[in-house]
Amino acid sequence: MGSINLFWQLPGELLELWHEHRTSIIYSAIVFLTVARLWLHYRYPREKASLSSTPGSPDLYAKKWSIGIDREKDLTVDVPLLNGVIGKNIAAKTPKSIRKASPKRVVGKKSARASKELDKPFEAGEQRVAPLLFFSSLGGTTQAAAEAFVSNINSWRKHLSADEADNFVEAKCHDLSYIEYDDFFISAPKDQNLAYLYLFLLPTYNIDTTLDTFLEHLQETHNDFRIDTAPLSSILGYSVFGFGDKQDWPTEEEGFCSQAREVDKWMAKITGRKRAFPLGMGDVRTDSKERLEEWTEGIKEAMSDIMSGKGLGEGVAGSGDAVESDEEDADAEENTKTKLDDVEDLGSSYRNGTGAESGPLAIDFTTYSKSTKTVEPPVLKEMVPTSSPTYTALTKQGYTIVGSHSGVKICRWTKSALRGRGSCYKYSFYGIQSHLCMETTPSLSCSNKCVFCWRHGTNPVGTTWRWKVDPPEEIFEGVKAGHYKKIKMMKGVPGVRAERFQEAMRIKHCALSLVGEPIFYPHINEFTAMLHKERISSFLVCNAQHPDQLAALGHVTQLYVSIDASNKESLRKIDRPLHRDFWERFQRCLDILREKRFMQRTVFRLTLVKGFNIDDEVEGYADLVAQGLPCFVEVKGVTFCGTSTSSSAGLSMSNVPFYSEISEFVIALNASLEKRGLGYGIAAEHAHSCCVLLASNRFKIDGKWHTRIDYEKFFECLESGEEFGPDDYIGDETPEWALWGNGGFDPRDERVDRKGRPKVIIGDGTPQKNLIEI
Ligand SMILES: Cc1cc2nc3c(=O)[nH]c(=O)nc-3n(C[C@H](O)[C@H](O)[C@H](O)COP(=O)(O)O)c2cc1C
Ligand code: SF4
Repeated sequence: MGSINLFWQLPGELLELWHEHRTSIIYSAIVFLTVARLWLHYRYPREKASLSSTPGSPDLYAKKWSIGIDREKDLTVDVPLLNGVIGKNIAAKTPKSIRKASPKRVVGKKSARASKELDKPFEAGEQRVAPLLFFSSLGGTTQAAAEAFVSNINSWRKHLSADEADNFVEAKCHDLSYIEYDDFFISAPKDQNLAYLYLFLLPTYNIDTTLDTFLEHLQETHNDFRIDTAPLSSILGYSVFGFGDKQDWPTEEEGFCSQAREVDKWMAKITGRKRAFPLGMGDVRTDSKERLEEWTEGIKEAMSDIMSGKGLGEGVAGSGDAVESDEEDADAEENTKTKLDDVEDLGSSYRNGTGAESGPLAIDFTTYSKSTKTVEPPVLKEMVPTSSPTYTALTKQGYTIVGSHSGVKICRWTKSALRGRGSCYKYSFYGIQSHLCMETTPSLSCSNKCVFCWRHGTNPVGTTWRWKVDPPEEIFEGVKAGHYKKIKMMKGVPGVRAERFQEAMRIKHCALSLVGEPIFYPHINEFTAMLHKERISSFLVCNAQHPDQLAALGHVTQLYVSIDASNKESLRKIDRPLHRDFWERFQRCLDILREKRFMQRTVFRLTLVKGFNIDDEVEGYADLVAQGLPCFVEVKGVTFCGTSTSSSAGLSMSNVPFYSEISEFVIALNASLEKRGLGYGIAAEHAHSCCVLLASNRFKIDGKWHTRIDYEKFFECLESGEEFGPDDYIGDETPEWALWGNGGFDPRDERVDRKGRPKVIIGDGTPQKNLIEI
C-alpha cells in the first residue's frame, strides 16, 4: 500500500521541482541542443541529395516522367508515348537558361578508412592473393582468351615454389553477363583471408552490349553519394586488356578499344588509382596475341611484387602515374551527356515538334547539376548507318535496310510459294499464303543475344532506344517498296508461277518478326495501324522483355511472345538477355498476355534447342502456359544457322531436335496441360518446318479445330471501333491435311527433293531434316 501512495505522490513532487527550477532547466536544454547541433553540423557536412530517386526498371516511368532540374522547379511537358499516352518531356518548355541536365558529379573525399586500406601492403601469411578475371564476349574471341589466360596463370602458379604458390589461390574467371555487379563492384567479396586482384579482358563494341551496362554501373558506383567514391580501394589492384579491330577502328580517336579504355578509367576511380599494370590493347587482326602475352607477363610480375611485399610500385598509389582524376572526370562528364534514357521513358521525338533529327534530350533522373550552361541537344546517332559494318553485314545477308533502323527481307517460304512449292506453317495453321506475306521489322535492334539467332551476331543490340527515330510513314512506304523490289527480282527465277507472281504484288500479311524487336520502335502502334488500313494483317513477335510496350500495344491480328525457356537459368543461358531484370520482365509479359487474352489472339512460341531448353522442362513450360493462358502454343525446333556465333555459344547440328522429338515433347506438354485441366489440345502440325500447334479449346467448335483466321472480319472489327477479341474473327475449320497426325503439307503444292531422293510422307516421325528440302 505504502509504495502505491508513494507512486501517486511522485507527479506532485515533480511538478513542484519544475516550478522551482524551470528557468535553469530551459536554459540548460537550449545550450545542450545548440552545442549538439553545431557538433553534428561540422562533423557531418550535408551533401546535396538528388531530387529524384534512382530509376529502377525504366518501365516505372513509361507513362509519366518528370525531371529534376531545380530544387524549386520541376519542369515537365507532354510527350506522346505508345498508344498516344501522354508522358512528360522537358524538351518543348526548356528555357535557355535552364540548368544543365547532365548528372551531378558528387565529389566525395576519400574516407579515412579507404585511405588506410589503400596504403596497406599485402601481408603474406595473413592473406592470399586471389586473381579474378572478368571478361565479356559476344563473338567468343575474348571468352577463349579469358579461359586460356586463367589456365596460364594457374599453371604458372603450379611451377612456383611451394611458399610462393601458397601466397595465392587459383585464378577464377567471371563472365560479366552472368555475375551480379553488386557482388564485386560495390565492395570486394568478403573473405578475410583473400586479397583480390581484378583483371579484365574486354572487347569493344560500338553497339549496345552488356559492357555498356557494366560501365554505367561503375559510373553510378563512383558517383553514388551514399558510398565512398573509391569503394573498391580495398582490393590489391586491377588491370585491363582490350581487344579491338584496327581495320574498322584504326585509331583510339576513332574508337579502337574504347570500352577497355573506359573500364580502365572508371576502375582507376573506384579503386583509388590502383592500376596494377598498364592498360593493354591488341588488334584482333594483327597483334592481339603478342600484346596479350606481354600483358600476361606484366600481370605475373605485378603479382610477384605484391606477394613479396613490394606493393604496386612507385608513384601514385599503384597506378604508375597514369592519366587520372580531373582529366578522366572531364571525359566521363562528356560521355554521360550523350547518354539517353530508355525508350520506355522517352517516348517519341519527331511528333513533339523537335523533329526526328533533334530527338529527345539527354536526361539524368538521379541528380542535378549546379552548372548554368544551356542544354546542348545531343545529336542522335543512326542505329544502322550506311557506313557501319552492321549495315554491310545485314545487306550481305539479303536485308534491305529502310531508313536507319528498319529492315525487310523475303523469306525462303515466300520464294518457295512463288514457285508453287509450299508455304510455311502459317498457311497450314492460319491460312497465310507465304507469297502474300512480307517479313519486316521496324527495329533491327534487340535486347537479347539468343544462342540460336541466325543473324550472325551482326544485329545491333541494346536495352534502350538511343537512336534517331524514323517516322512510321517513311518505314511503311520503304519496307513495301523493298519487298516488292525483291519479289520483282524473282520474275526470271525458273519455276516461279505467273499467277502467284501477280498475286504477290499485293501484300496481304505482315510478319513483324524478321530480326530485332518490333515493339522497341516507339511508333509501333502507328505502324500497325498503317498496315491494317491497307488491309494487311499483322503477326507481331516480341521477346518478352518489354512489358510496358507490350501493355501499350494496340490490336494486332496475332500477338506472339517468344518463350525460349521455362526457368530463369535456362532463359539466361539461351537468350543471353541484356536486361538484368530479364526474368521479372519476362514474368510481367506473361501476366500482360493473360490479361489480354480476350482482346488479342495470343501465342506462345517455343523454340526447342536440344541440350538447352527441352530436358526436364515440360512441367515448367506447362506452368508458364497456366500463367499466360495463351490462345495458342506453337512448338518448333531450332534451325541451325552454322555461324561462328552459334558455334561459340556451344550450338551444333546435334542441338537441332528431330521432328519425332518435337512430337514427343508436344505430347508430354499436352498431357501436362490436360492434367491441370487447362483446356488445350494438339490441333495442327507442319512437319516440314518441324512445328506443332497446341490450341485452347476456345478454338474448337463443334468438336472441330478452327485455328484459321477470318482476316476480313478482323479488319471489320477494327474499323467498327467497338471492342472485340480473338473469338470475333475465328476463321474456317483447320483443313484435314493440316490436323495433327496428317503432316500439314498443302496437297496443292509440289514436293521436291533437292537431292532427287524419293518423296516421303511427312508427319510420320522420321527426322524432318532428313526429309524434303525446298
Ligand atoms: C558490331 C561490332 C562492333 C565493333 N566495334 C568496335 C569498336 O568500336 N572498336 C574496336 O576497337 N573494335 C570493335 N569491334 C571489334 C571487336 O571488339 C573485336 O572483334 C573483338 O575481338 C570481339 O570480341 P568477342 O569475339 O569476344 O566478342 C567491333 C566488332 C563488331 C562485330
Ligand atoms: S510468316 Fe514468316 S516464314 Fe511464313 S512466309 Fe511470312 S515471313 Fe516467311
